[in-house]
Amino acid sequence: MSYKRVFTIVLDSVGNGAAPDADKFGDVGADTLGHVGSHYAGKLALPNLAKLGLSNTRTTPIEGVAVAEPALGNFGNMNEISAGKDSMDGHWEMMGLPVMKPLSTFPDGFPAWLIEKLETFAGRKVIVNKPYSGTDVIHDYGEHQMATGDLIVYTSGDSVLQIAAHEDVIPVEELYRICEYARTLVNGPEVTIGRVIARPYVGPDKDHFTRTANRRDFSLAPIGETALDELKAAGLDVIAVGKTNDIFSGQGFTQNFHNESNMDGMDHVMTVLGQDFHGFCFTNLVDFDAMYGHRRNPQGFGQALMDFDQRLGEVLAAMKPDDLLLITADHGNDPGFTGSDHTRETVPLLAYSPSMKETNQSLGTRTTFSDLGATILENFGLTAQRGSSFYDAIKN
Ligand SMILES: O=P(O)(O)O[C@H]1O[C@H](CO)[C@@H](O)[C@H]1O
Ligand SMILES: [Mn+2]
Ligand SMILES: [Mn+2]
Repeated sequence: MSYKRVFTIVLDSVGNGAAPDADKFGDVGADTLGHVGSHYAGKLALPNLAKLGLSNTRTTPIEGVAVAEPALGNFGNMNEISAGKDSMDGHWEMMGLPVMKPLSTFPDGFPAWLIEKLETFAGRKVIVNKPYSGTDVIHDYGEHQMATGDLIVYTSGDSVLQIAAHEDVIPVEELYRICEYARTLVNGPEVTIGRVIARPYVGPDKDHFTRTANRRDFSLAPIGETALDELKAAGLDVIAVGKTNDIFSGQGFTQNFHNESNMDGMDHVMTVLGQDFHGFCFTNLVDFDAMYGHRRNPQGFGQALMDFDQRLGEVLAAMKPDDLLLITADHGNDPGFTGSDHTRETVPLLAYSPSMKETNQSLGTRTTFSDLGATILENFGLTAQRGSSFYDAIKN
């Protein structure tokens, strides 16, 4: 019998060691989970992830996370074939749509024509216009923005155009309108940017600015059909929790929950678990990435994993026999690595259901994230355009 409800939780940026092609990205030696384990001061306790086999996925276990003997579910890894190592590439590839052509990046800032158009539309001057850390940029330019109303535009190693705006100076709705306009300028063919991201923040001065949960991602619309579209067309429920909805421009979803934080996201997962539905719930928990990975903060990263693990215990207890849970990540963001960008990593894959026939099996290292979507489609009797399903190994 197939699973009635499939839950995928993407732990944003929780990589499991340098990918085979990490050299092409300057990421040899990156290992998000390994370095969180070795840099965390104190004891990293992840009992639920451990039970599912998190350390079983590795040749060297994560410090503090015992190898489960036996694991409650099935475990493995996945490699990415997309050209980039951003959230969009990762999630799209999971849903059968890898991004094979690199999207535009701007190590020297955005071109003058784009900036001019933005300034004209917004009636505001653009400042910064270069790669920057999002927390540093508001620290360094936020007070200037408060005094002038200028737009803080910045980027990173990813294909992103980010606009930071103090909520009292540029109201969130205005910021969203500017981002929507920016989106129309970067849909290709000349310039194709993965995401325009609104980055609102609040606070009285540079030492007290904090970014708010009003962040919004305006993604490129999927350039083809995804597994989500197929599921929806088949009449199934397709539920987004967190930024998955933004990442697919809402395409393929039938219901959507916006997350304020990882814990809020887990509240939503529990709400969805309490709903009677038939289909797929696709959750992203972004705090690991935004608050700790890019900030190179292994302590915070470890704490966030522990907080997640605790809530995972509630999920496991609430799951029904015909529920399937798949836990994975979309890329790495090693807090023990140089720089402040994502890292090209293999990602962990944990599959669990209370009714799984075979447990403690290795699912191996999948050659594309699309194997995840292929598995979900096969579960619902649908055919994948891409990826090889591991449904046979995990069916109930
Ligand atoms: O430094 P902040 O603003 O968190 O931005 C980071 O967040 C973006 C999306 O994950 C990345 O491309 C990186 O630029
Ligand atoms: Mn991500
Ligand atoms: Mn990120």
